[in-house]
Amino acid sequence: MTTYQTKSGLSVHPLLVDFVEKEALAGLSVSADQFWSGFAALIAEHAPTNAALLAKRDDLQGKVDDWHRKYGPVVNNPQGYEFFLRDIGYVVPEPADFTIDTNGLDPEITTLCGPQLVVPVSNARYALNAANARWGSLYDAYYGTDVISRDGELAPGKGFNAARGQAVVDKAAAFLDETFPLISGSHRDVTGYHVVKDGDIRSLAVDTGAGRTALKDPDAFVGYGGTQDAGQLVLEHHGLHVILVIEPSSATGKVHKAGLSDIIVEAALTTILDCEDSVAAVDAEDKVGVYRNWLGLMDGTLADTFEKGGQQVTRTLKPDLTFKDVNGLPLVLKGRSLLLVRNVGHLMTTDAVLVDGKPIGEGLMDAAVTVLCAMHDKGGNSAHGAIYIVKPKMHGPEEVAFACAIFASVEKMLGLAPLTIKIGIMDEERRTSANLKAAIYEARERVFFINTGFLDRTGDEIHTSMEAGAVLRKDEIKSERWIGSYEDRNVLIGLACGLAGRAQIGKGMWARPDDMAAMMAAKSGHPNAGANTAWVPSPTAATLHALHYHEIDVFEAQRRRHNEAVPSLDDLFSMPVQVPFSLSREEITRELENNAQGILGYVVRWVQQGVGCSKVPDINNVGLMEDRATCRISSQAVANWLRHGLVSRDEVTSVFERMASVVDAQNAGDPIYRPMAENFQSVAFQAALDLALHGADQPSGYTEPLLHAARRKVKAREAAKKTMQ
Ligand SMILES: CC(=O)SCCNC(=O)CCNC(=O)[C@H](O)C(C)(C)COP(=O)(O)OP(=O)(O)OC[C@H]1O[C@@H](n2cnc3c(N)ncnc32)[C@H](O)[C@@H]1OP(=O)(O)O
Ligand SMILES: O=CC(=O)O
Ligand SMILES: [Mg+2]
Repeated sequence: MTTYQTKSGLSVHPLLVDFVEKEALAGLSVSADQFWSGFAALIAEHAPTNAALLAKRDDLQGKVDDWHRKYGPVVNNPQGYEFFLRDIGYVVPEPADFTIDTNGLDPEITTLCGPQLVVPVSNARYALNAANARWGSLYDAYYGTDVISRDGELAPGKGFNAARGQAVVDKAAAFLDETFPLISGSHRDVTGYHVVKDGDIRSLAVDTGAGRTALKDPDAFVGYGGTQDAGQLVLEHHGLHVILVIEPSSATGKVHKAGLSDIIVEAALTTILDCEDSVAAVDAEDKVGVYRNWLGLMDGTLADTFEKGGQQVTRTLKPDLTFKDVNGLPLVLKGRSLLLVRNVGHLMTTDAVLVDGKPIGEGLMDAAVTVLCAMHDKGGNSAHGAIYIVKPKMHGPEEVAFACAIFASVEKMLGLAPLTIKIGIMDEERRTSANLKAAIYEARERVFFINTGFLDRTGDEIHTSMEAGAVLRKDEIKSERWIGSYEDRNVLIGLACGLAGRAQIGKGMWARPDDMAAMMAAKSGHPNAGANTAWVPSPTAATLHALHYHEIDVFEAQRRRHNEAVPSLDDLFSMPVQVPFSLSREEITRELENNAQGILGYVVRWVQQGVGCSKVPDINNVGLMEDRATCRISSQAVANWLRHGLVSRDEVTSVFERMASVVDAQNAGDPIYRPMAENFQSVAFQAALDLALHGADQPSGYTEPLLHAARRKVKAREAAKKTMQ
C-alpha cells in the first residue's frame, strides 16, 4: 500500500513529492509550500470546469448521434446538419477578424521554417537524440535510406558499397547545385573550396577543373571553422544553415576531389517532447519518469548510457556550434533543437495526486509540473524565456480558453510573468476544426502554433459520425473531401489570423518511418501549402525533410495563399461514410485483419512493456509508426463496422485471435515478449479486443482509458510477483 503524503490538503504520491521537492524545485526560488498550496488552488479552481467541459463533450456527442439516427448521413440533409450543429452550440459564432498578438517567441517559431521532430519523452536515449537532431548528416541520410535506390549495384549490403557512396555524393552535389548554385560549373566537379580574404572580409572561392568560380549568391557563405585540412564552411539559405565538412584525410573525404567528407544540414528546428500519445505513463512512477527526463533536458543534465554496436555509449546534449563569420567574428549556431513539450489533454485523470480520495485531472498536473521543470531553462533552450506547451485533443474554443486559463494560473502560482507559457493548439478534434478561428482567438496572446494532427482528427471524424453509417476503409477515409477541407482551412484560417511570421502553421506526422523516398515525394506538399513546419518521426526524416524548406520558400507560399477564400464548412462536414456500401466480403475481411494486426501489434507492447510508440508492420509488411492516435483510428474503424453490422462480434474476435499469432511471430525475437495466441484471456489481448468491441462507447473514441486500465493491471501483477519473491 502506498502511503500518500498530505500537502496543502492534497494527497500526493511519495514519488511525486520527492521528485518535486528534491529535484524540480532545487535551485528555484519557489518553495515547496508555495508549490503545493498553489497546486491545490489550481485544482480547486479548474477541476469543476474540466468536469463540465467533458460533460459537454458527451452531451453534444449524444445529440449528434440522435440526429444521425433520425436523418442518416449528412448528405441526406447538409443544410439541416449545419443548422443543427449551430443550434446545439457545436458550431459557435466566429469572432470578427483579428491578428494574434503573441510576444517573446524564438525565431525557430516565427521566422525560420523547417521540420518538427516528435519523440516520446519517456525514452531518454531517443529524447537526447531528438534534442541533438538540430543537425543531421545528409550523406548518412542518403546512404541509409531508400531515397537512393537499394537495387542492383546500389544495394547497401554489408560494409561500405562504393557505388552507393558515389550515388550519395552525386545526389548531395545536386542538392548543393540547386540550393547554392555556382556562377559556373557544378559542385560535383569542385576540386577545392577556399576561404579567401579581401581586406577584412572573407568569401568563398571555388575551384573546378574549368578554373576558379564562386557562389552565385556570395552572401550565402556566412562562416567557417577549422583549417584547410580539416575545416567547415557554413552556408545559409532560407535562414537554414548547411555545413560543408572538408576533411581530405577521412574515408569519404579521400575519394572527393575537394576533400568534402560530409554535408551537415540544419534539420529539426523544433522538437516536441511528448508526454501524450507516444508514451505509456499510467501512474505516479511513470509520470515522474517522464517529468525527470523533461527536467534533465531543461537544465541540460540529461544523460543516458546504453549499448550500441557492442560498445557502451553515453549520450548527452550537444553544445552550440562555434565558427567565425565573414568578418572573422564569432558565429554561434544553436547546437540543439528548440524544445517544446506536449502535455496530455483534458480527459484523463491521475492518481499521483488525490483530492478527497479521487484522482485529479492529469492535464492540470502536467501543466504545473512541466512548467516547473521548464523554469530550469536558463536560455539554453528559449532565448526569450518562453515555455512552449503543445496542448492536444481540445474540443473547440471553450477548451482552448480553458487551457489558457490553466496556464495563467500556473504562471501566477510559480511567480512567472503573465504569458510566459505559450500554447500550441493541435487542430485534431472535429469541433476545433469547425471553430478554428474562434479557438485561435481564445489563445491569441499565447498561441505559437496551430497544427493539423490528422491522425487523431481521423479518429474523431469516425467517432463523431459513428451513427451516420459505415465508414470507408482507413486509407480511403484519408483521401476524402473532408480532409482536404480540414487541411486547407487550417492554413487559410491561420494566415487570416496573422500567423505568418508570428507563429507556426504546422502539418502532421509522416507515419511510415522507413519509407523516406515516399516521404520526400509527399512532404514537399506541406511547405508548398504554406505550412512552416511539419512533423517527422525520426532525426533522419528531419534531415531529409529539411531539404524541402530549401526547395520551397514558405513565406512566399503563404503570400500566394493569403487571399484564398477559406472553404466553407460543407466539405469539412462531408463525412467519409459509404453511401451506398460497396465492399466485397474479401475486402471487408482484409481491412478487418489489417486493423486487428495494427491494434494488437501496438497494444501488446504498450500493455506488456509500457512502450507508447512502436513501429508495427501492417498487413503488407510495411512498418508503420503506431501511437495512440493511429490506434484510435483502427479501433474506431472496427467499432463502426460492428455498429453497422458489416462484421459481427464473433468475426471480430476470431480475426483478432488469428492475428494474434501473426503479431506473436513478428515479436519472436523479443525475449521479454509474452505471446498472445497462447492465452486469449491475457490482459494485452483483451485490451486490444476491447478497443474494437467497445470502441464506440469510449469517450470521443479515445484509447487511453482502456490502455491505462490494462497497463495498470499488468504493473500491479508484476509488483505483486516481486513482493512474493
Ligand atoms: C499522431 C501523433 O501523435 S505522432 C507523434 C507521436 N509519435 C512519435 O513521437 C514518433 C516518434 N518516433 C518513434 O518513436 C520511433 O521512430 C518509432 C517508434 C516510430 C520507430 O522506432 P525504432 O523502431 O526504434 O526506430 P529505428 O530502429 O528505425 O531507429 C532507431 C534509432 O533512431 C533514433 N530515433 C528513432 N526515432 C527517433 C525520434 N523520434 N527521436 C530521436 N531519435 C529517434 C533512435 O535514437 C535510434 O538511434 P540510436 O540507436 O542512435 O539511439
Ligand atoms: O497528434 C497528432 C495526430 O495526428 O493525432
Ligand atoms: Mg494527436
